[in-house]
Amino acid sequence: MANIVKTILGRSQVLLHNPQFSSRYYCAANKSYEFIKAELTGANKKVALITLNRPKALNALCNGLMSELSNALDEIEANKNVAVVVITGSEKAFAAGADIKEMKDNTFAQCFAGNFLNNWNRVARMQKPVIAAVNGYALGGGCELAMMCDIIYAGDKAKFGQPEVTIGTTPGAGGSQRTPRALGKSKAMEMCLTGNMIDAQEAEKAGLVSKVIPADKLVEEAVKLGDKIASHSQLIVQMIKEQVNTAYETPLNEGLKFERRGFHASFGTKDQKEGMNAFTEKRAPKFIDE
Ligand SMILES: CCC/C=C/C(=O)SCCNC(=O)CCNC(=O)[C@H](O)C(C)(C)COP(=O)([O-])OP(=O)([O-])OC[C@H]1O[C@@H](n2cnc3c(N)ncnc32)[C@H](O)[C@@H]1OP(=O)([O-])[O-]
Repeated sequence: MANIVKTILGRSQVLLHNPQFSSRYYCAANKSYEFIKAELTGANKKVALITLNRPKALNALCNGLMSELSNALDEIEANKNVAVVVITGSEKAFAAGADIKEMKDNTFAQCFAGNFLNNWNRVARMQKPVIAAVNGYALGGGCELAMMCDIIYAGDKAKFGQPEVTIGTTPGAGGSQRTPRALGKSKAMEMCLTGNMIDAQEAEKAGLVSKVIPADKLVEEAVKLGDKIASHSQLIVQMIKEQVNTAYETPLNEGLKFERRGFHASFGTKDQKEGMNAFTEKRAPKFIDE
């Protein structure tokens, strides 16, 4: 009989672990996770930690893994008890890219008709904040997946790269678009045109990652960051995430207008009243995400 070992996603969505299947994780919807692990963690169990779990292939992002990740994120998005997501891999690899062995014989017609990569941007579409905790290799699709997240923390041995050019293809999940925004044109061009990797320290200096942390403390620190974000009003947090993302999509004056409207709208929330009253009453706020 399956034992409940970790609670994820609250109420009806309880993550079960069946000892008969050592690396398989189950949730109540009977979805089996073969390529990822998911658990609720953090001080108040408001942080969903997703671990990419294909160690023999350095977490190469096969279709099965990406589809499990997308399903798990759908559940997390719908669960009011979860405030923040942390995505991590192993100490050796966050993810060494899309699965080359799986896709190598694809034809253009198959890619086009099957809308290959259609579900890859689920991470970028999350309303809840997503933190990437990157140890080891984040290459190709792995680097792209990290860049879809809102904040990247890197272990001190992490390496980032877009090596698609070395295997006769191009970035396909944002590598050529997000690296220039994150690193500037020259460094992005160098990475994408040579396939050379940059290390964690260089990535931090260039602004791709916000903090470099000793590898064995990385996930703990990312979860602490998640806890800090989860301590605020989730309604307001998600509005701010939308505002910051708007900076990438619009000219400055449009972005500023969007931000101003968000600020105005915050005065229609109970959490704004609570936050400002708590400040004047010199007490900690109790947010209700409304
Ligand atoms: C999505 C949009 C577009 C994106 C495109 C891409 O991402 S293109 C991809 C861009 N990424 C790249 O081009 C990076 C490709 N990877 C590498 O260059 C090297 O693996 C390494 C430098 C990361 C580590 O070297 P190392 O000597 O420490 O380790 P090792 O090499 O011995 O690997 C261990 C096992 O993992 C396997 N495996 C690893 N990666 C993949 C993969 N992507 N796929 C499948 N399998 C992969 C590897 O075959 C081996 O399995 P085996 O043979 O034992 O059954």
